[in-house]
Amino acid sequence: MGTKLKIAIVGSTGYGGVELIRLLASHPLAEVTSVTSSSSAGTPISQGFPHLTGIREELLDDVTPETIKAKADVVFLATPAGVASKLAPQLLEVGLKVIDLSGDYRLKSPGLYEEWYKKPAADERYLEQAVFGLAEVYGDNVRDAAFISNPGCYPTATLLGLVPAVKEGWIDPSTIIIDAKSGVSGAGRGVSLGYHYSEINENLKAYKLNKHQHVPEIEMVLSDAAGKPVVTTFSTHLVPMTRGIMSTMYATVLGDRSAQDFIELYRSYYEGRRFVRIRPEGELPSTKEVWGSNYCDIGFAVDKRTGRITIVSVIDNLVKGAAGQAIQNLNLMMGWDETLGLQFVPAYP
Ligand SMILES: NC(=O)C1=CN([C@@H]2O[C@H](COP(=O)(O)OP(=O)(O)OC[C@H]3O[C@@H](n4cnc5c(N)ncnc54)[C@H](OP(=O)(O)O)[C@@H]3O)[C@@H](O)[C@H]2O)C=CC1
Ligand SMILES: CC(=O)N[C@@H](CCC(=O)OP(=O)(O)O)C(=O)O
Repeated sequence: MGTKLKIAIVGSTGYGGVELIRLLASHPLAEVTSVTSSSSAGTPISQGFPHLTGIREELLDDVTPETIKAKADVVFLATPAGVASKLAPQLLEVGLKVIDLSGDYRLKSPGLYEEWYKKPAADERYLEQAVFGLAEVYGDNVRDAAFISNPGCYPTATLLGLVPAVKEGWIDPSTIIIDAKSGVSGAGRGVSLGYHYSEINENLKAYKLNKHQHVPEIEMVLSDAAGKPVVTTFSTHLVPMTRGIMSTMYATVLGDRSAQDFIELYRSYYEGRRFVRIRPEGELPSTKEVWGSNYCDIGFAVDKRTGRITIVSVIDNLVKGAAGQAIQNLNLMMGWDETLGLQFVPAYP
């Protein structure tokens, strides 16, 4: 116990934070030593989360940099947009390493953040320091970083499904359309009318069309992969399930390429990366096949008639889309095997 890396979680009473608690409970080299709350410090975490009874009974700490520094080496921020922009610099200044799960440090342009998030951007000096941790694409940058910005849930599923084809010039980036669907836990634990059971159950809703805050994040990485500016159509939908994201992506294929060609390209791009599984020809993944796990599963269908490819990519939004990828980034940051503490099988059915 004593030699493990000490971890603090800010936002531990939210869905991302409590998922970090669940996953870190079985990490061989890291342990959670402080769970904090800005609204209920001094009460036991198991009070709000009875599933933690007998596992984590300690009282929630205040969100104070000095208190956190006294107990931990690394801090995960699982807080709403607009919190890390102020808090992360204070935590870095006291010598903590920081992994931020929010969108506050993903976009390097403050103007772009303010346009899409409608909030004041973080200080540019810290924006420059934060490494964008899309682990299978930018993992080399994460090694030895002190400050990581974890990607969004939708961008993770979407970009893992698009980057190899865009990078190789096998699809025309100007034709990409992304049709994405998420379970309700993607919206966090806070309650509002739009997430009420009777509004969600037996319903399928499109939302934030052409306004979603993940549009510039997706375009940032696609532009990097294409080597030129890329703009995309990205449509999001709420599905009556708790966990899971499916991104279905359409694009025009450049050259004469079959689904099998794409499968081989992706298997080669992700070679050695345990958390991306490329499905064999004719097999498309579903969200239940990655539920509760850190996997991203990807399948392909090429339509010779239209010249278009359909790419289907699925993740669990709380694991690969949030807490799992954040721990994968912790592993990379520490120079450990990226799979440590994440080697569990999806819960099925
Ligand atoms: N849910 C998901 O699938 C994903 C979420 N994310 C991102 O991760 C972050 C957390 O999301 P999620 O867990 O769903 O959100 P939740 O709303 O479930 O939880 C957020 C937590 O942040 C804490 N908080 C709120 N304000 C402050 C503050 N001023 N200072 C410190 N803590 C504060 C609250 O706890 P308390 O009141 O106890 O302090 C709250 O429980 C968000 O930025 C989200 O966009 C990213 C990928 C996927
Ligand atoms: C279902 C649902 O509402 N999902 C949220 C995902 C929010 C999120 O994860 O936001 P950041 O990655 O920007 O922090 C949404 O669409 O806004």
